[in-house]
Amino acid sequence: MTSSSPVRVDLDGNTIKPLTICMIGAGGFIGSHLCEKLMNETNHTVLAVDVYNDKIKHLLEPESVPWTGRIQFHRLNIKNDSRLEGLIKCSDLTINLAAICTPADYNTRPLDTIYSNFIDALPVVKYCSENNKRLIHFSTCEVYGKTIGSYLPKDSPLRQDPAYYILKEDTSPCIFGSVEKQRWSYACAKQLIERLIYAEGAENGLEFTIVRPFNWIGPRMDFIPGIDGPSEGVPRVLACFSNNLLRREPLKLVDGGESQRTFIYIKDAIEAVLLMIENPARASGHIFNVGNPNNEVTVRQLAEMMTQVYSKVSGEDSIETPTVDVSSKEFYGEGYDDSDKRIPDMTIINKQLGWNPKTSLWDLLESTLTYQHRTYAEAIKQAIAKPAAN
Ligand SMILES: NC(=O)c1ccc[n+]([C@@H]2O[C@H](COP(=O)([O-])OP(=O)(O)OC[C@H]3O[C@@H](n4cnc5c(N)ncnc54)[C@H](O)[C@@H]3O)[C@@H](O)[C@H]2O)c1
Ligand SMILES: O=c1ccn([C@@H]2O[C@H](COP(=O)(O)OP(=O)(O)O[C@H]3OC[C@](O)(CO)[C@H]3O)[C@@H](O)[C@H]2O)c(=O)[nH]1
Repeated sequence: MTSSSPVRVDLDGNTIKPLTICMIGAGGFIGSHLCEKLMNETNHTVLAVDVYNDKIKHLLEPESVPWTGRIQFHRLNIKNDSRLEGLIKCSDLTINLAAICTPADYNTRPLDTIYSNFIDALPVVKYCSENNKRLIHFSTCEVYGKTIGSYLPKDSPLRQDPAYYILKEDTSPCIFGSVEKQRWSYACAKQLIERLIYAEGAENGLEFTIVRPFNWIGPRMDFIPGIDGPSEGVPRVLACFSNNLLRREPLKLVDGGESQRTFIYIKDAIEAVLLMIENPARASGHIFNVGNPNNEVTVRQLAEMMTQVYSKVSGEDSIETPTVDVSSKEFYGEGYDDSDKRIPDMTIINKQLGWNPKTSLWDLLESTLTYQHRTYAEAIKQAIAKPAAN
């Protein structure tokens, strides 16, 4: 579809008017996929705000693309730029994705993490509320923290009862570790901004939607250390394991790789966000889990599956010792802690938006690792060969 695309209708059959969307953090992983979707399939205009634009360059550069004029990049840091209010004022909707959201930062840069996820988001909420603009704010599944079940004895049969581990937006408690466990600086900051947004809705009528993503993964997630990011950087698990596979190194399993996650393909998740954008009457005032409850694995199982899939897409045999155990202190430093298990309850998003994820873990890893191999394998070979040549 292009700018001459057919009229779009919402879930209730009403015509959707083209919107101007101020998307903060548009240059990141989720932002880049959302921009792509909005350009390819809708007539909405995006004011893309970020400090970087590498991941959306393909949408900005060509002069002849059908969406020319519907996406503008504004390079600004929302910490200290007076242009932000003007951009929010001239938009119908603001989507805030900007954040420090990499676990390696939560316990090593807790101040930056808290500022980024709470303080820097405050003006965005304030400008939306004061100017009667709709806000879609990206929170996280980490606000649930640990499951109730994790506090039961290891052999308790109650651990098998979904009531003790399924995460529900309106009933599950938020269970964080002690303050010394600075891992929770991120979750705590995200929880407080959720509460502030909710209170702005209750007291001042702010029209809001809060999204809690459950491990969205796919192409363009984070960076490959030493190739398009710092050599010593620690990205999220998909990029860590991709980097190990590309370099033919063992995948590092933190604390035995026993934690469990549900992974969702970015393209499935973006469908849910588009439904929120285009169905304000159904999405406003709600907090939505967005994840795939059918794609649960332990991190060890994820490592095994990624090893098999990478072997298939690269045509290379896997190495003799595909995984190695590391302690969380060694890998992330003092103050790391972990969420034990994350399965989203889907009742609210099913009821309000009729949305369900589609892609299996194997399929999403196959398309993502095909992308990683095509994008990075040659650069890694050259980077590895260089020191030997010198
Ligand atoms: N990817 C996931 O699975 C996931 C899970 C839970 C929550 N989230 C939330 O979704 C949002 C987006 O996540 P992502 O995975 O795309 O992360 P990302 O790091 O790829 O994207 C965040 C973007 O925000 C930008 N940004 C940060 N601070 C900024 C500032 N002060 N001014 C301007 N731009 C700034 C960054 O440059 C980056 O491009 C975050 O709020 C994150 O907490 C994501
Ligand atoms: O090399 C590695 C890297 C990580 N692990 C372990 O994998 C689990 C998942 O890690 P990761 O994807 O990096 O992050 P989390 O799921 O813990 O947290 C994210 O979830 C959502 C979000 O809010 C934003 O993306 C973020 O906080 C974990 O158990 C690591 O210890 C590994 O074993 N080896």
